[in-house]
Amino acid sequence: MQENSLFLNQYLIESLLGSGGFGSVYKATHLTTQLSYAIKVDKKRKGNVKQESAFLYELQGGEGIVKVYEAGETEEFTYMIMELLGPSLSKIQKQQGGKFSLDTVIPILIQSLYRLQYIHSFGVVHRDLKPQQFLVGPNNNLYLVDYGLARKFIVQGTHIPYQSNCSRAGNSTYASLNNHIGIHQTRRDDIESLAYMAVSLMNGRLPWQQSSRINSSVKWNNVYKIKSTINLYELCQNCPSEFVMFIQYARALDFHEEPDYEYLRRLIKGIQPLEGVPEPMKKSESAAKVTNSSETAPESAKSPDEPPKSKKQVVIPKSKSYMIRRK
Ligand SMILES: Nc1ncnc2c1ncn2[C@@H]1O[C@H](COP(=O)(O)OP(=O)(O)OP(=O)(O)O)[C@@H](O)[C@H]1O
Repeated sequence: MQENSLFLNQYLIESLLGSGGFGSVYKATHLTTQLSYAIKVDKKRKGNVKQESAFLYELQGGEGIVKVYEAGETEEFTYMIMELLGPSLSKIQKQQGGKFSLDTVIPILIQSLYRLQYIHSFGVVHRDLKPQQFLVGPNNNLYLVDYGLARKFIVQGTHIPYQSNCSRAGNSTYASLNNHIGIHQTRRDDIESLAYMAVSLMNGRLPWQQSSRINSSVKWNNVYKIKSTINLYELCQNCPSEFVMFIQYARALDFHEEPDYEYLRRLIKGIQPLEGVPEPMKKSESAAKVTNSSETAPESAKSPDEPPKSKKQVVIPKSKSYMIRRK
């Protein structure tokens, strides 16, 4: 769509907010009300935006779920008119020199776990988590967007059966190991992707990150080689040891298993400040401030303070030198 063109005779297209594999998102103003909106269009009419709006209609009303006002089709596009949100974590991260402090990452992870718990409670897995999909919205809340690759893992009340030989979906950088090897994605894969996101928010990048934008099979294979063999302490350098536990926990989840979101939130909340982060730098990140609120959690999230299932408990060797903490 062209800037300054009219969409549906009602919305003035102002600028492109972002585009990706499934569509383009524009900032637009409604001519009568002068209110701003985000409009996602799927030019090729592959049906992704239509499917995404169906997922979003189901998820409406949840904290951190973008409001959808209208979805439909024109001769050229399938479209969805949404609430206009702020910048993505990846954009803020770039603006701030490429890395977030622990003070910023902790509330991001806690809120992200609530988002995943919420969408999973509707039987939906996102399957394409990355910092670009988390947008800052009203009250500094984190919104999880882009359900173009989302799928149901509960169908007619039953968890889908284990399935291998599936095509890989999402992005190779944050993909779970099981996604790499073609196992159908379920809740555990979103959790593993979030764990890799935690490391990349802290360190600015992941060791297997490739500059090529092409999502080729060679790229997926190269990423897998590193991801599946790297020592987790090496991967989580400069991060708290809890990040290692987070990844280990995610990788140990079973195909059908419901993640213990509350255990993960407690793990993250329990992180002590890392040594050597200057206070002024932390304060300068206020633009990326995401509230660490005990926002409304779904009932199922409010589980008692039970320990994680014992088989999942991970013992981290205490001698690792980079587990630096403020005394
Ligand atoms: N409601 C919104 N308000 C403001 N910006 C938005 C909104 N929705 C999406 N965007 C912006 O547009 C970008 C692309 O949106 P989205 O991820 O939904 O499209 P996509 O084509 O599926 O992208 P990709 O293929 O990269 O995942 C987002 O990263 C974000 O910057």
